[in-house]
Amino acid sequence: SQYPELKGFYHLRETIGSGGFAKVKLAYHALTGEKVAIKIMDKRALGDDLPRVKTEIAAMKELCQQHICKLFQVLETETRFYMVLEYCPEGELFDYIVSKDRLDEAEARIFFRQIVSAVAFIHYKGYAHRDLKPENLLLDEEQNLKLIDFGLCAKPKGGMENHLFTCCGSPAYAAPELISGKQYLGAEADLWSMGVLLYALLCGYLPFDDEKIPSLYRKIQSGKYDVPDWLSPESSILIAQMLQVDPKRRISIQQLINHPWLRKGFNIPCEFESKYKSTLDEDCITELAVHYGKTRTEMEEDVSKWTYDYLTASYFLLLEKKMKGRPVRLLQRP
Ligand SMILES: COc1cccc(Nc2ncc(-c3ccc(C(=O)NCC(=O)Nc4ccccc4)cc3)c(OCC3CCNCC3)n2)c1
Repeated sequence: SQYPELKGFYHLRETIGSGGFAKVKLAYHALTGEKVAIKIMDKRALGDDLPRVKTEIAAMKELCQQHICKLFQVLETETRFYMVLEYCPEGELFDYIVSKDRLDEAEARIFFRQIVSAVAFIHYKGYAHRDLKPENLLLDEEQNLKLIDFGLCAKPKGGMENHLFTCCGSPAYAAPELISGKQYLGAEADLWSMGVLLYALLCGYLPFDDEKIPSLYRKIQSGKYDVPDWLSPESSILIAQMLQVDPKRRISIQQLINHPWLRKGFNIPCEFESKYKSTLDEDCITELAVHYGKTRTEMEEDVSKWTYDYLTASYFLLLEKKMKGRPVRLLQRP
């Protein structure tokens, strides 16, 4: 087969996405039968962008949070990287907004709280995403949002080289300071992109749009956008606080978490701590120990190494099965 390293471990199905140097295929994890997304990257096509994959993998191992798409396994061969990732069965938020034309405030608030939770967690861990847009927000089977970074754009938070031109995707969500080539802080640029996202959720179209890139840039740098009459005063105020051209006047993530618009109907700030437990799940360990003919203690030691090999993937996917109320069973038993 074309991907011999996956044989026996994953059953590959159709391609569900392809970007510059990455192709994503739907697959089944053989031992649990759970669906996964496998991102396949060709080392030659990556060229000197290879270090970005290492950064991405290191970031994903740290970014275990309920609204960030999970990494289960990493495989490296001479010519390829494979990342086995959480599959989101309901697809992109982008398609959901298009299907509904636009969302009402209550539904937009539920989604936006989940976006803020994911971004606050990434910033708390010292990263910035830098490519926040509805195509990078996927829906799981409970209509919860999972943030992904399809284009390898996430970077440590400090000022970074302006890579937008190498990064894929339209600049419609990019902050003014980012597109004017100035030094900028990734975290501040993320807040602007979230403002564009919230506008897209509530309006069903973009605040700054134009077929020609130069006039799109002028609109973004003007910071002027249309406020449709269906937007409530509170929504327009929050959007205005995020779409501040001057990054120093822009709302911060700490202020956003506690913002009255986000608290409406919830009365609690956005929680962004990870809901993943640090202790190992006994049922999953037992099932794995039986399968591999090891004692529970041996299996706990092996899983605790978090080598992101097939065992790590099998543990995480068994845990997913349990969290979804499915039997904690591996499909093949000795
Ligand atoms: C219903 O049919 C459908 C229809 C469409 C999709 C699905 N499902 C479905 N599930 C899972 C994926 C996926 C997950 C993670 C990554 C990734 O690259 N992670 C790396 C990552 O997230 N780093 C990172 C995150 C946060 C901070 C720092 C680093 C890549 C792809 C997917 O892809 C399809 C593409 C298509 C083009 N637009 C983007 C999604 N699609 C299902």
